[in-house]
Amino acid sequence: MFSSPYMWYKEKRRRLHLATTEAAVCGIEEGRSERDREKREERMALELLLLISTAIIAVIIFFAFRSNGNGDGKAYKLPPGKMGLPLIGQTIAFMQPHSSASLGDFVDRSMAKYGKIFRMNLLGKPTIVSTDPDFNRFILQSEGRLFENSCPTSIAEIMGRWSMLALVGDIHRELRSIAVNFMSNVKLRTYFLGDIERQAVKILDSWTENATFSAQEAAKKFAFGLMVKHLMSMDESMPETEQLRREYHTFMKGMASIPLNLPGTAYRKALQSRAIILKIMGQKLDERITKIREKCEGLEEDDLLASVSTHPTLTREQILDLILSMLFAGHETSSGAIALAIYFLQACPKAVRQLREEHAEIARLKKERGETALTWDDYKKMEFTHAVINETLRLGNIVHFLHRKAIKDVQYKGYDIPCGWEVAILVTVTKNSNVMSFSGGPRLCPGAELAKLEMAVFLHHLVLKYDWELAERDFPVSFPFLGFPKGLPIKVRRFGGNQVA
Ligand code: HEM
Repeated sequence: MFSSPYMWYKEKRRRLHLATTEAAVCGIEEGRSERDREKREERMALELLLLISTAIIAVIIFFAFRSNGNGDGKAYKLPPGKMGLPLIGQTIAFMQPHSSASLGDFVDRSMAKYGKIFRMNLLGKPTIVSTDPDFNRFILQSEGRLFENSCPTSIAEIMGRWSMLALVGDIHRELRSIAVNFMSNVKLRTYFLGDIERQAVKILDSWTENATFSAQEAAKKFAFGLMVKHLMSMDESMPETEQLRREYHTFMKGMASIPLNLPGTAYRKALQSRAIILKIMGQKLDERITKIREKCEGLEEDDLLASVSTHPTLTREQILDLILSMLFAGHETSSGAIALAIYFLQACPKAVRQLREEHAEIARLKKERGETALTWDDYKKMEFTHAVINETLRLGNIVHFLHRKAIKDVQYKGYDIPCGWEVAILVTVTKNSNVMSFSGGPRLCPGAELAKLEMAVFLHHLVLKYDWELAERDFPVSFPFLGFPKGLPIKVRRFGGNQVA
């Protein structure tokens, strides 16, 4: 058949080539139709997805429209504004961090467009934003009658469902009376004052001259130390105090994050930290209960945990949530206020001089009387200091806004606030900010006097011991909590080598 082995080899290669080519062509054809099918399926899936998403969006818009207050047949005259995207609305724009001395771009723009009262969608809920001081006061005074406290679900989840900051009604009143009693004027004089001074001196004496350090951290350490001491008799010598501080730090990061309970998120970590914090507090509570049962001597009767551990109606869960909310409320705010005072004063040498004169005079008179520790009378004499504190609170805007909810249809200045709508009160805007920095009405901050006492005593020792300056430019920022992006780095110089303890 073949004239030579070479011809046989050539023919075999030709056939092989043909076969491969045919197979390849068929393969391509098959592959092509396979891909076409896949593409068709992809297209169908995409169309289906589009259809479902459109349906979902339509449902959301429908419900959002209904919840605008028009769905129940009533014709409300709502304040002007836009509801924005479904679910998130304008939350991101509203929550943008901004200088604490301002209201933020979003609110400024909305006010310019709509006036002092406008509507928006905040955290997925129809919300009236009030930047009207009279309306703000009216809302706060009407707590329980027309409006009531409304805590975002994510904050309530992290702070605990029994947190005072989230509660309303009888249980809130009961817990609040415990807080008010814990920080009564008598307790401030007899119990807090001495300790505040000891802790302030300790922190200030630890400052190293010419070194750069975070004034915000120092203020936090001071306020945290004070709170854990008075809430649970914990101090720095105890290993669990450091653990509590670490966990609290993670807890706070989660409070300020997007509330996504997914692995690795700051929110999930905060919930885990909350569990550890409650465990530590729970152990402290058990210690109190055992001591009370065994009628031990030396029971720290004045710490809050001991005084509530025998409460006839409070559950364990309620006690622990109370202690956690007190730690949060009493530590973040007053440390922010002290950091703000340090910040504002460094820019105003005249005020520092006047402060120093006031405190040097108090210290001189004490020396003459042979006294060392500050007394309540000394505190009352700090007139200029009180003006500095009030101005710091007015300018600093520690708490930017408060959440409330209308529990009845309310009319105000020709507008309707439908029952069930949220209200965001911007406490930052007010005619007399000193009152509004601590809120107003039945939920007025029960720690206001304690915070002022902490600030006054800290300032007394600060101005007598140090001059200070910013080591780097920094400024106070709002949202979600007040803070200095760089931690307020300062450098200190011992004032005239003079130490007044
Ligand atoms: C400069 C420091 C402080 C500022 C600016 C401040 C401000 C506020 C504000 C605006 C509220 C919200 C009230 C409302 O919802 O209407 C509040 C509540 C509260 N604050 Fe303060 N606070 C400060 C210090 C403290 C301190 C030192 C404590 C001590 C533990 C404390 C304990 C509380 C508690 C327990 C509540 C909840 C009151 C309630 O729900 O009835 N605060 N504070």
